[in-house]
Amino acid sequence: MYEVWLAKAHGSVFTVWVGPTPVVVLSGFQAVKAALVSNSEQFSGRPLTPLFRDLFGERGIICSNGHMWRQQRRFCLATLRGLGLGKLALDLRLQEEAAELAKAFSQEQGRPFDPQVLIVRATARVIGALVFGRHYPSEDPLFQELTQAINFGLAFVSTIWRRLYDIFPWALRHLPGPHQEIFRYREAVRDFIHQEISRHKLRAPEVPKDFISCYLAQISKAKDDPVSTFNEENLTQVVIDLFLGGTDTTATTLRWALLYMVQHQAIQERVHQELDTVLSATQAVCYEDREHLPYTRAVIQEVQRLSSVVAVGAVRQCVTSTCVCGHPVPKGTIILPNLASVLYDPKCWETPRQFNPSHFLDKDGNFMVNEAFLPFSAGHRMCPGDQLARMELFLMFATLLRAFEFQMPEGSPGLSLEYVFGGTLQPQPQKICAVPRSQL
Ligand code: HEM
Repeated sequence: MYEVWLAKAHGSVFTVWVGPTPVVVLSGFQAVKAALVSNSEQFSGRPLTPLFRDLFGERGIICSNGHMWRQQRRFCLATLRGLGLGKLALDLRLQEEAAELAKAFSQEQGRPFDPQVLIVRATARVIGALVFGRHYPSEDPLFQELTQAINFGLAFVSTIWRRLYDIFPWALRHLPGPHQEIFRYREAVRDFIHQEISRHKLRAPEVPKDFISCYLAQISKAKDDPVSTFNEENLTQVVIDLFLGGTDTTATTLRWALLYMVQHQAIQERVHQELDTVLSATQAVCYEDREHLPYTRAVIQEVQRLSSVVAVGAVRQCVTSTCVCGHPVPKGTIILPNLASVLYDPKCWETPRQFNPSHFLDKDGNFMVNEAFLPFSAGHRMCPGDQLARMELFLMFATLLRAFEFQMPEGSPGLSLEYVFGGTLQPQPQKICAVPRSQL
């Protein structure tokens, strides 16, 4: 809310000083679009704080720049597409994950429970299957350690220790404290990924069918290219980036979706009606079904808009001097394109602070695109996992809503829709009931 007040007082482009560093904040759809869409290349840099530099170097995708970033990102996008984004094979795999999640919910037998752990494990399994090419059971201790490390890392970002590290890196590097835990977790994650890489190398050559095997094939293909950035160090970091970018974001969105359904029973009922009318009773939901489910689709997008799980979004850096909305921005300037300010922009949404699926429906009830729907950001750095996230959210949400009615536990004082900041904007830990619809 503080940034909304600043935007009202100072306009859609203003500077905030973070210690000695100026950060240019862009607020509202027009300013963010002018930078990220109309000047995409100029605003494609990623500034690195001392913590991220020490943790990840300048490898992978999230924390790299220039040639390295371009090459890793392009390869990642092409490989995710090749592995089936939008295609039947991935659709089937995600349907299986959605069915497993629904089965875990049904074991609660309608009793109050907090779905957080089950949902995070499901989204981690999706990334695990794409990257490692195998289905890790949720109880696998190594896989559990991996998800725990990711969660710890994301939660650490919002602690005072992260800030202290970025201000006094030279001291904190040598002092004991909770910040040392994140480096221990990083080593555990790297060991886990190295084991997977070794396992892949031992396998007989075959058509690459997961991210690691595609990447290893690319390392061999590019071995004589002097400017190749394909190596095992980068592979390890890209895998970490996929888990960091793709687990918690999707899981948190799905948790908000269930809470909003509990809160808005009439909307939940309309989703149930649409699913019951359009889908046949025995068939699993597939991604193509979304074309015939405009209301369900609008509800999911509204969940993404209102929950705005990445909050203000990720910082960028200007790679060449440029202008935004008439303001000169010198090369090297740090930019914060405030994504929440776009998702709540009163000029773009009828009821910006209310849950209202009509934001994505025309007067005849058809699904409608809104340009200001930017939860995945925009431009050259836009989230490369957006397509996967859309598939996961649709298949998991529709599968769960088909099977359950989500309700508040009896005697509960009410839902809390206040968020807690743990890397993403997360719901408060709380219990809900998933009552099997067949028993209603
Ligand atoms: C609801 C789910 C998701 C949301 C809301 C989301 C949102 C975002 C946002 C806002 C960014 C920052 C872009 C910028 O710099 O402006 C980002 C980057 C990124 N996301 Fe996602 N994301 C989601 C799911 C995923 C998934 C499933 C994956 C992996 C398959 C993924 C991988 C990444 C990566 C690697 C980056 C860094 C891109 C770069 O720096 O070039 N994300 N995401």
